[in-house]
Amino acid sequence: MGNWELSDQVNFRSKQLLQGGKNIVGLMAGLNGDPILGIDDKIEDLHYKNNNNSNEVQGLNLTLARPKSKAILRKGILPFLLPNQSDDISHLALDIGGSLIKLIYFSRHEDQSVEDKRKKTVKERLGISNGNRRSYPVLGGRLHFVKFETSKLNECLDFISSKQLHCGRFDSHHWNSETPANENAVIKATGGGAYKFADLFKERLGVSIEKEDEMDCLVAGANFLLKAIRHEAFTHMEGHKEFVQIDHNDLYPYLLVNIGSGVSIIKVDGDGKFQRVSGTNVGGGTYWGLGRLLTKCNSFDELLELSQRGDNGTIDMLVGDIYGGMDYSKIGLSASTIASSFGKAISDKKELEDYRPEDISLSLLRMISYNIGQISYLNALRFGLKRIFFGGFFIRGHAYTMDTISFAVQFWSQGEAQAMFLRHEGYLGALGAFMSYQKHGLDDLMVHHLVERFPMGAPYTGGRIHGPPLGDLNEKISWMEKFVQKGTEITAPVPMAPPGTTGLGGFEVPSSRGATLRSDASALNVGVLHLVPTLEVFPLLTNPKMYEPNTIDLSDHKELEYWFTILSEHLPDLVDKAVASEGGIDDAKRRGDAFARAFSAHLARLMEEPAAYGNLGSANLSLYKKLTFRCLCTYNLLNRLMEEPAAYGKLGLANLLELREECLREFQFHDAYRSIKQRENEASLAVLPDLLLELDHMDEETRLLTLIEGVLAANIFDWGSRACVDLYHKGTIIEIYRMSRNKMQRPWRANDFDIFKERMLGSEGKKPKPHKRALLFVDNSGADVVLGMLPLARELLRRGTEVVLVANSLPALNDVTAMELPDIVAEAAKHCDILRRAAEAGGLLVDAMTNTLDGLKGNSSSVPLMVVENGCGSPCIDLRQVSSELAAAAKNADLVILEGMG
Ligand SMILES: Nc1ncnc2c1ncn2[C@@H]1O[C@H](COP(=O)(O)OP(=O)(O)O)[C@@H](O)[C@H]1O
Ligand SMILES: CC(C)(COP(=O)(O)O)[C@@H](O)C(=O)NCCC(=O)O
Ligand SMILES: [Mn+2]
Repeated sequence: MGNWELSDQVNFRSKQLLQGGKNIVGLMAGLNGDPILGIDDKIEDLHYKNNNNSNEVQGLNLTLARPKSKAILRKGILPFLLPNQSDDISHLALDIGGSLIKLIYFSRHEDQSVEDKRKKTVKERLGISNGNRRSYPVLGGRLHFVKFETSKLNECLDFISSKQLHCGRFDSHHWNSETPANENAVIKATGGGAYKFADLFKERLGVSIEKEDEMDCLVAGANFLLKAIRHEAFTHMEGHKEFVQIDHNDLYPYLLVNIGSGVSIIKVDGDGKFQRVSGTNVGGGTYWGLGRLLTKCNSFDELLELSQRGDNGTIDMLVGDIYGGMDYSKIGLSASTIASSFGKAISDKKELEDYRPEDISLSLLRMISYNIGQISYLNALRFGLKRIFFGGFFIRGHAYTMDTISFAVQFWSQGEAQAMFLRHEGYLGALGAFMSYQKHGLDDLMVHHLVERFPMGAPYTGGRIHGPPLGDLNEKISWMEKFVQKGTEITAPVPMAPPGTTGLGGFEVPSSRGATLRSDASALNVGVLHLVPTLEVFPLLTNPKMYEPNTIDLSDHKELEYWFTILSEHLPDLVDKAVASEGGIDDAKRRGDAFARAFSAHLARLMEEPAAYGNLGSANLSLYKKLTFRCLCTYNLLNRLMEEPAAYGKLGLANLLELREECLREFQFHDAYRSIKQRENEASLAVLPDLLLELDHMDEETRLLTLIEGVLAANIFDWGSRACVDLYHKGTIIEIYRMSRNKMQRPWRANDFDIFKERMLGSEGKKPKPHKRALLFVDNSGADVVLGMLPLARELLRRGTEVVLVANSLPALNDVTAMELPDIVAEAAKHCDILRRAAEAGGLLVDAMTNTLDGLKGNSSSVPLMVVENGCGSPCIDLRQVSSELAAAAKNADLVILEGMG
């Protein structure tokens, strides 16, 4: 037990920091960024030292439940981690516009990767220079996107304050949450409000606003998004959304049209190279302001919702109204084209009350969207630009708005120019402000460093803030419980009906199949962005640009139906397993319930509008076998989906499966299949010696074929697979395995065994050189890895090939993880000299085998067997985003064996 007293020189930046009181769970860092106390440190006692004549606290006494020698206390200003923060939140930037405040903040995960001795040895063997995080300019963590109405600035300030977002900081060189904030803390902000509200920020939060130019920020944000986020941009024509893959080398020049309160039109020629070429005062503020006056609506969303039931023909003067129902075809105008917005109101003897608010809203929306589209086109024409990207929250992911703008651009340019929209539409300025903290940090990030995730609340709120921020797990669960009713609301379909065009120059009114607008459609297009600077593109991909991890397109309704049914049906079973994995206690049941609600909400939301989740690619065939689950029906939802046109873009199963794993993790189910995996590993390890004996009695050629058949056979041991579960009732693992192996007779669908055999064994008496290094991607636990892949690894090792076993970083279904694998190998090595020597040479046995290894140390002539993590936490691997360890290991590999993992 140690007892320290901090120096009197310790300062506290904000009185709010003290509110943590005894509940403070950790002090993160000292002056030099050295950790002082971790969140795991138990505070036995704490009290503040006050200056007699002021309330200002000057120091504190701490008693910690750990030895003094472990900690160094330094003088410094200590950023606190309050109990309601689950993360160490490090930074924040704002865009305070005429209508909305956009806030982006970064939270850093505690680094959970355990650098044990084993992992270090493997890294050394692979020649990875201590994969040091500090060599990356940006720390891993998450970017969150939040918005508030500017008129409710106080809510925003409360949010910042409750999450203590203004405490972490960048220093001049590093993005470093461990650097203490100083008394002159600054927040980067852009937009007019950065000027208007600077004093208020100083007063309320004690921070200064560092102003960043709005246009600079818009451009920086747009460039970043277009380069770093996969499928950021999409087209939207006649109700059909399609993601566009932007070629980074062919991005400039383009026209950026930001539709906020007003509209800025910017020609972008490169990073930081741009010119604001035009603008218009008829923008989002105009629609919302004028719309409110004319319809008495209380919110923007209400106004937009009204438009969906509107018929603008009652107010707008159409060409047909002027031409007696006829087209004016000579100049290309159909009778239904709007000749004059609101034009009918001049001749009618009607007052405002005589018009339906629905019609007024639609008329206004069309007038403004069309006008902006037209001005944008004219500017594109002026500078010969073909691509126009639209941003700003006026768009709000609203199908009809986008269709109208697209139509205008298409119509006036006669198809020459194209309107594109951005998923993070409203956050361009805020992102730019965020990036301005450090010019060589965020903007160096590339697509493969970013992983997009949709947190549990997304289907309900679309990422909007309702009430105080959710802090701990318990709050999350309560929130799920509270919102369970809301869950039914989200199944209401979003009106996405394509407006039919009527020949030249006009639309019909949007058909109104749904009456309500989802709480916030646009925000759901924005997940939380995980920054993972250690991820890399797998270096052996021949053509990363062409690589597509998903193999089946779910826009095929049959596929879609199949997968949604499977996932919904499996949910109760998964919850049972998850709860059991945590000992079945009440707390686990409650979490299980909340997980089920959250994931069902995601499923329901996805079925409504798959494209809401951005690009979800397509599904994966190998998962058919993986997910043959029990029945429970969600046909009502499916039926609705079947009714909707395939206008929602693509939907991918791999991403959906990952979302499910993430959702489990969110409710702290870190490994639902833990005990199942253990049981199967043990059962398989028990029969491994028999199998190895059998193999060793075969001649080389038979053995090689048997090994490959064995890999195929063992891959059926796949949890969740109905067939697999049934099999378990029919015999022991080794019996099932042998039986399955016998069924794996050639010819196979892909049947290149002879080529492989020749490469391995040679022909006409010539012995080929063994492979230098083989990467073996392993799948599942139990028989799959132990009876399938390990014997194959052993065969390669026997031939003098280095073997790297590649496994998942995080648990997903019953997939073995890189953390679990060394123990399995160690156990297997007890029965096999080849594996033992190789595992020892590879540094895998450092602590697992110390007893059995006595006397066997130091056989340096063995080729090593190693384990690396793949960087993935999903049942399907995406080779565009793998761990840096795997990327390093791949560089010397001349054989890659992929088994399972999609
Ligand atoms: N919830 C909302 N409240 C107010 N306006 C909204 C909302 N959602 C979308 N909008 C539209 O977005 C516009 C603001 O867009 P934004 O890009 O944030 O501009 P600004 O920077 O001027 O605030 C509003 O004028 C309105 O047309
Ligand atoms: C003044 C502004 C840059 C402010 O940005 P906003 O808050 O609208 O996002 C913008 O409203 C604008 O470009 N207005 C159009 C002014 C014009 O060029 O006519
Ligand atoms: Mn703005």
